[in-house]
Parts: sequence; structure tokens; C-alpha cells
Amino acid sequence: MTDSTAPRGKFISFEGIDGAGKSTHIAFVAARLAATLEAHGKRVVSSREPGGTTLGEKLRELLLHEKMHLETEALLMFASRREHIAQVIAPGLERGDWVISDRFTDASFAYQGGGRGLDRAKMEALEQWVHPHLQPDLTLLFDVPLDVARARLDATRTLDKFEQEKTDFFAACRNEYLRRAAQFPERIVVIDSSKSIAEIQDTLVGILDKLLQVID
Ligand SMILES: Nc1ncnc2c1ncn2[C@@H]1O[C@H](COP(=O)(O)OP(=O)(O)O)[C@@H](O)[C@H]1O
Ligand SMILES: Cc1cn([C@H]2C[C@H](O)[C@@H](COP(=O)(O)OP(=O)(O)O)O2)c(=O)[nH]c1=O
Repeated sequence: MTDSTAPRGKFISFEGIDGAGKSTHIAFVAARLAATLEAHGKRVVSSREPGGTTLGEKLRELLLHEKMHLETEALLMFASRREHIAQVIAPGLERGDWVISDRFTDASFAYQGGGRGLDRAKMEALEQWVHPHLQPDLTLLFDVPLDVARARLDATRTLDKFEQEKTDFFAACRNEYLRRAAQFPERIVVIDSSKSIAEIQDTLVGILDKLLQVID
């Protein structure tokens, strides 16, 4: 994917159980990155999964609202991802832009693997098929106790298919996220999302400024 004339951009994913506060911080991160990158003629591309493309958004609608077999759910998540990589992530990185995605493959491991119990070997096979050479340069994992996430969700919105799941489901998702953070410590940074929004923003500034040094 890297070409010898243009440095590849960076790929940052955001993860966490529903209600952890991930969406709250995406706009802040995008603005912080854009302020530096635009001076270097690069853009921040902000996207999400499932979704991020016209087809992916149609799949998202199905995934968030229709009941389906667990393996169908996993396959559609990866179908959405395949399209997202082809249309948004790979071309963005090749242009030298920085791509930030609200969720990527760690979410499939956490939700379809941890939460729903799909065999990890099947998830790994899908990952190998769909993106054998692509991984985020950085994954920000927003981690909170389950009761905090639940209280935040209940206070704010109508719940979709995943958000209506029980505590055990989210406990298993969270455990899988934390297991992956321990497995890939060089890529996944765990953010204590039970802190205040201002404190989390301070932490994010420290992480992003270090990452931005490569282009200064
Ligand atoms: N650190 C925080 N402290 C208090 N409330 C928060 C914090 N982070 C997010 N929230 C609130 O919790 C709710 C869910 O946050 P959101 O970012 O939508 O979660 P997610 O995208 O992880 O599902 C929102 O109302 C948001 O304002
Ligand atoms: C990307 C992905 C998301 N999901 C789930 C997690 C979320 O509950 C849901 C949508 O994610 P998200 O966009 O974070 O939800 P919201 O906009 O409500 O904050 O999809 C999976 O189960 N597997 C996946 O691979």
C-alpha cells in the first residue's frame, strides 16, 4: 500500500463498549489533528464502522436493527469493512491523509467474538481475508465500568440492537477489548473513560502531540 514518493498517512481507530464516551472525543481528536496536518497539506478523514460508504451505511442499518444469525452478523461487519477499506481507508492513507475510524476490527473481536461468542479462529480468518496487511497505527480504547456506560446510555438515547444487550454481553465485550489491549500494547492505548471529559482531552492531547511529531 505504501508508495515510495508519498509517505503513507496514519490510521487511528476508536473503540470501547457502547456508552464509554468514544463518540464524544472523535470530533476533538479530528480538530486537533487537522490543525497541524492542514499546514502540511494533509487532511483528516473521519469515518465509521459499520458504515463509512454508501453500501456500508445500508449494511449498518440492517446490522443495528435486524435480528440475524451470529455468523451473518460477523460476515456483514466484515463486508462493510471490506468496502470501507477499498473506498475510504486505503485511498486516504495512500494520499497521505490521516484516517480516523469510529470502530474497526477490534470491535468485531469484542462484540461478535467476546459478546456473542463467535470462535476467535473464525474472526482471525475473516481478518486475514479482508485486511491481511492493514492495522491501525493507533487504537484508542475508551474503557469504563459497565454501570457507568449503562448510566450514560440510558440518559441519552433510544437504544439500538446492540445497546439493548444485557450486562453479561457488555462484560464479555469489555474483557475481549482489554485482552486485545494486553495482546497488542504497542498499538492499543487504554483510556480511563470514567474520568471527566476535560481530563480525557488532556490525555488525548499528550498522545496526539507525540504522534504528530513525525510530521513536524
Ligand atoms: N467522560 C465523560 N464524563 C461524563 N459524561 C460523558 C463522558 N464521556 C461521554 N459522556 C456522555 O455519555 C454519553 C455517551 O457518550 P458517547 O460518546 O455517545 O458514547 P459512545 O460513543 O462510546 O457510545 C453522552 O451523553 C456523553 O455526553
Ligand atoms: C464495527 C463493529 C460494530 N459493532 C457494533 C458496536 C456498536 O454497538 C454498533 C454501532 O457502533 P457505534 O457507531 O459505536 O454506535 P453508536 O453510533 O450508537 O455510538 O455496532 C459490532 O458489533 N461489530 C463490529 O465489527
